[in-house]
Amino acid sequence: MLRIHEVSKSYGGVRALSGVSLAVDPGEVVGLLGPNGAGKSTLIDAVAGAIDIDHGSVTFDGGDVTGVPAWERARRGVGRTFQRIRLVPTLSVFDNVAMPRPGRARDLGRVRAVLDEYGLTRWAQVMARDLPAGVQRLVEVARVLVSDPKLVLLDEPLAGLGEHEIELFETALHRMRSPLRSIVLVDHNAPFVLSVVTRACLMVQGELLLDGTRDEVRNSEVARRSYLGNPAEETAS
Ligand SMILES: Nc1ncnc2c1ncn2[C@@H]1O[C@H](COP(=O)(O)OP(=O)(O)OP(=O)(O)O)[C@@H](O)[C@H]1O
Repeated sequence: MLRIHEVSKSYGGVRALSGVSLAVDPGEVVGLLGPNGAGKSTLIDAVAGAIDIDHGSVTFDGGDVTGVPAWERARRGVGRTFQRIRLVPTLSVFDNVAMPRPGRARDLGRVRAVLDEYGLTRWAQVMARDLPAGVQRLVEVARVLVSDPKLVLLDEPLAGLGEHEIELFETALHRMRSPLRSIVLVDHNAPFVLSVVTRACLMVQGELLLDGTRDEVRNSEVARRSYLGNPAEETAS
């Protein structure tokens, strides 16, 4: 579904991505972990077409999309959410989800179905700015899923959510899983990420250092040292 090959991106002197390669198959949920500034959001931007990369290529659904604009990637089936929620605050939940997309006919029946599926029907007429943070996140997810994307990129979806809201998000994540869809999840809540993904990657300073099963990442020395911490040491100190 997605093949990132040797992608590099620098901002001035900062090397945000350094020869990153990653392939994601249909049905996979891949977690991207790493400390602040590791390059996770930059990688999401590179796949969504929000930035131009310096080197490398991105292939999606069998076609090379390097250099293809973001709206065209979205039309072909790349959906994403943003670190900062981007709803129109003065529009209702329904209207936010029903917002027209390039190259797609508005299908209000589909909007209703998605709102229903994600437990948002009772919020449909509420203005986005009046929603709790957790519901805003779900609306963002619904807005992405209404066009039935083949690839969903979730950039820090748990930021600012409470425990109950995280549970709601987890339910939504299970719903959006499908054998035909790939999901890439970036978040700092490593225990959550490692509990829901089928595979996890660790990025540090623009490089992808690890790509493995959840247990491989949990038990890896490099992950503990650079990001996850060592529970034994923490308990001892
Ligand atoms: N638009 C930009 N202009 C300049 N530097 C940038 C820009 N975007 C990202 N960077 C830099 O690139 C590096 C990678 O940033 P990125 O946001 O991708 O990391 P991240 O892993 O998503 O971090 P976080 O977990 O804090 O969101 C950082 O050093 C960041 O300061």
